[in-house]
Amino acid sequence: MAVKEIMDTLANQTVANKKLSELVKDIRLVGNVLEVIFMLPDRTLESEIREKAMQALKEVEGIGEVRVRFADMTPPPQQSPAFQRRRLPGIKHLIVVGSGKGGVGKSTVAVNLAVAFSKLGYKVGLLDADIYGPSVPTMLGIKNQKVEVDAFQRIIPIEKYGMKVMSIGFLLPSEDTPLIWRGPMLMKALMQFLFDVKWGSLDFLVLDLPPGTGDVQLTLAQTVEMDGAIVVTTPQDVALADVKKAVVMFKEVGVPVLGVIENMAYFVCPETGNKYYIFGKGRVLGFAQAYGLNVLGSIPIEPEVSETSDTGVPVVESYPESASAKAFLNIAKIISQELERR
Ligand SMILES: Nc1ncnc2c1ncn2[C@@H]1O[C@H](COP(=O)(O)OP(=O)(O)OP(=O)(O)O)[C@@H](O)[C@H]1O
Repeated sequence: MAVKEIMDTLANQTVANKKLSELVKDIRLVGNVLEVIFMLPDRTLESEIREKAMQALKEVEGIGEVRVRFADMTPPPQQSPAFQRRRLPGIKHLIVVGSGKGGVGKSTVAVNLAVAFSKLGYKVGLLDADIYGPSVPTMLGIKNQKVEVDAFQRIIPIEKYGMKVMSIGFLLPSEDTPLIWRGPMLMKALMQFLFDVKWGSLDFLVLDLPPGTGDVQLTLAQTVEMDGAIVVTTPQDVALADVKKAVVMFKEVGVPVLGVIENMAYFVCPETGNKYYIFGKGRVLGFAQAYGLNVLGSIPIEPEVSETSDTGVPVVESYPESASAKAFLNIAKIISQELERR
């Protein structure tokens, strides 16, 4: 189908006295998947534009799937002088990995993505900002390590799998020591992890956030300039309900959401090779489409993923031929291409 046909179809639809064709910023067609990016004059019109466009365009012959996205035209939230966002010096791309719910595999994704970036030849740092449940040291097999400071009192990160790694776990006397700090102390520690660690120059710094939409996420987003957020979810309704909140939070604080990663998407029976969508099929895609987001990839449930998290050799490193490792590498490529394009 021709672009003219698409534009004519959109010209027949109006929202707030404007033809939809006048709001089109970009059109991309890959195979039979059509992606239309609209300028959004007013946030309250988002769902009306999406519904009308999707309804009309799916009638056009040759289009298999319609994705509607919006160019973010809203100015970043007003920042008080106390919350001026700072860019981390020497860091090309700072990306955060978040989730709405706990236990959906956020840390697993953060760790494997970081290793995947490193395998692609990038200089990578990984900051475990999940201060109440730091699992990065275990997942990388460095849980008994302690960090040292240099002559200028700058923390020297631990090096593993070619990455620089920092976690609150390196400061606790033992794995079983709970962190009994109040909010302001926590935030001070996190700021130190960002600004007083000798990260050097990095292509990617990956931040594993705590789950949910709490103080840590908000304060970080208000203090540090972030280049993109990735939201991890499983296909269950309970996880999807909360992931919406995470997406809305990132949008509200002006952090671009790079996309959603579907974890525990399916299981392949080793005996028969049959694929089972244990937590449901297509739900994450449906959610992403409704919010104008990309699904960056789907990670299967694989025993190797959890086994290697426990043994400290992430699946991308230990089983590079597994479906999950390949999915992580592919997602890392997609993200790097997207960020390099900007
Ligand atoms: N695709 C997968 N296949 C098999 N096991 C997985 C997969 N993803 C995660 N797991 C396992 O699920 C458990 C939870 O994962 P993880 O700790 O990464 O979740 P989280 O969202 O970071 O949790 P928290 O909210 O506690 O920070 C771990 O044991 C991990 O090994």
